[in-house]
Amino acid sequence: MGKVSVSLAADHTRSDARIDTLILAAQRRAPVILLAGEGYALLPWKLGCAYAVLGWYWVSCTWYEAEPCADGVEAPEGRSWFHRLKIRFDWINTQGTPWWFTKGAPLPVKIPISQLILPLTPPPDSPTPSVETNHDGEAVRNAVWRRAPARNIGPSPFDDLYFSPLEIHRGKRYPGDHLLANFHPDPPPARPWLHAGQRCPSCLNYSPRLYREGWICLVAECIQFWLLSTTVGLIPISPSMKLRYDETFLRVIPTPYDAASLPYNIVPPPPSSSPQAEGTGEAGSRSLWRGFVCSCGRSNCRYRWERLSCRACGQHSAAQTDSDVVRASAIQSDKADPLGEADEGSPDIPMSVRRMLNPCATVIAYELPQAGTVYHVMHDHVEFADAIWEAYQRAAIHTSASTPLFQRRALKSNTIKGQLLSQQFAINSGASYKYIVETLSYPFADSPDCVMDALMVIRKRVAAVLGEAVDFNEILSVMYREGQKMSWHDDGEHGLGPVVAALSLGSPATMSFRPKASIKVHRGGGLALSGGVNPSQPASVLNLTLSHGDVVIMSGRAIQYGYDHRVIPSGLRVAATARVIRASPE
Ligand SMILES: O=C(O)CCC(=O)C(=O)O
Ligand SMILES: [Fe+2]
Repeated sequence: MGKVSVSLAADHTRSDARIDTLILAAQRRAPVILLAGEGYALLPWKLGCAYAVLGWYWVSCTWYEAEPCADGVEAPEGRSWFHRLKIRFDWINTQGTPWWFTKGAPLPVKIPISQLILPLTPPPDSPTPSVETNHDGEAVRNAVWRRAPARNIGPSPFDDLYFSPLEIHRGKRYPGDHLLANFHPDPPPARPWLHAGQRCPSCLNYSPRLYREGWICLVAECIQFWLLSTTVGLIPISPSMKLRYDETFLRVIPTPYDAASLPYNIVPPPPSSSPQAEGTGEAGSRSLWRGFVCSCGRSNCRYRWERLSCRACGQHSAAQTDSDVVRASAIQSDKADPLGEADEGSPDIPMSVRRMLNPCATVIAYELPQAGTVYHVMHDHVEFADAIWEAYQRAAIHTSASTPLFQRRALKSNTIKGQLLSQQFAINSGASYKYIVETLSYPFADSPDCVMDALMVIRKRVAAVLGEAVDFNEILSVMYREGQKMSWHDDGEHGLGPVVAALSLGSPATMSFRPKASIKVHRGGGLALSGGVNPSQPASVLNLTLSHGDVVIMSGRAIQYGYDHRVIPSGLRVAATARVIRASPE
């Protein structure tokens, strides 16, 4: 019921996976998660970020309305309007009071507070819905398909009629409401607007009463579709007419049993005031980067590494302490056999192996066709890395309260409304690296020692492997917590030098390379983030397992133009990536 600001270019039909999923969710009473985007008209306060997760809802009603075709848009044959699917979502009562509900805030509709949360007694054999947390539209649709049909839909045509008016017109006739009790030993919750509905004198189908202005036939094939039934007869609904939902339609209805058992709770537990208790000593934990609702009532992203901080009211929790530092001895150290990776191989990528003596390391060189060479340096001994690893964590913990070092930064390439943060916590040092995230840059002299130590290691290894010194003037330090990753991207940037090199610390990670879908002429403009689920994207051609202390060197500017890379860590991890960036004349 938020503002509709986009007009249709075609009918909403079930051939669209998103529409089909929502109708399936209605028929199967699959719980769905709703997000509120920045600028959502009905939120009582400004969100301040791209979106917030509102909670679990069930689809209590779907119907179609007529939307006039906008100027210049090709209309369907024989009519001048499109069919727009409308959906009513109801809060699932088992979640208690919605976290976003602010006492005293004006509600868009007049609902007595006593009705907001209705008691619910689940039946003894509550089914467990299987809904997957997958962003892929098809996968979500399949998950909803696999869900057993809602139990109390049964053989009655009632729910067909109620859920999707467009689909009921198949020559069937439906019994009146008074017969429903016989069909439902366990009847669905009362939907008052349904009882205020009526049968259409033209098509004989029943449509619920949605609008105060009058009853409307919602059967799209009917000649009376979307005409307002008034005491003076049927009148067209002009685009400028503001229809208001009927009070009965806005009444809260209890959650049916089928929708009430949720796959998992999505509302994070309230943050603890003690960070140690919060993370139970696991500095890498997923719980340490999820959003939270401050005691002031506002939702927040976790943007700082070391503490919770509310952007609305300024309150923050105590910072982590040295006891939260994960020692090098505690990280997974069962290093893979350096040559195992090469043996398993990437059949299309020629590679060669050599030993380095000072320090002792195995170096595998992979030739990316027409692009350059990726060197994977695996040290025999990694004590040098242990100190840098622990120092990074201490630097992140003992940061300034006002300008925290390691933060999740605003993504530049974000195309959605509102601010979206990168997953990882990062700082940039030296020349500014503006490609991936808006990272403010610290001069080398003001950067923590760990950053300069990492840079020194990288410079030495690059000189040893390539036989020439590279004068890196920029280093991006990225800290990953459990579940964070860096999706497909390239490092291409105005003035980028041919060599990019990174030191890995902490948990192992998989770094993959894949050719770009089409090798484009590099415009040097905004970042071409090519991540996401796209079956037309080529598969990765090279996968490296980066362990604690490993160094990766990408040598050849064309690697950034011809290939994307991605890094998926297995847990708490730090990566320091050094580049040469010359000022561009922009
Ligand atoms: O995490 C890593 O090892 C590399 C990160 C990366 O690709 C980047 O900073 O551009
Ligand atoms: Fe990168």
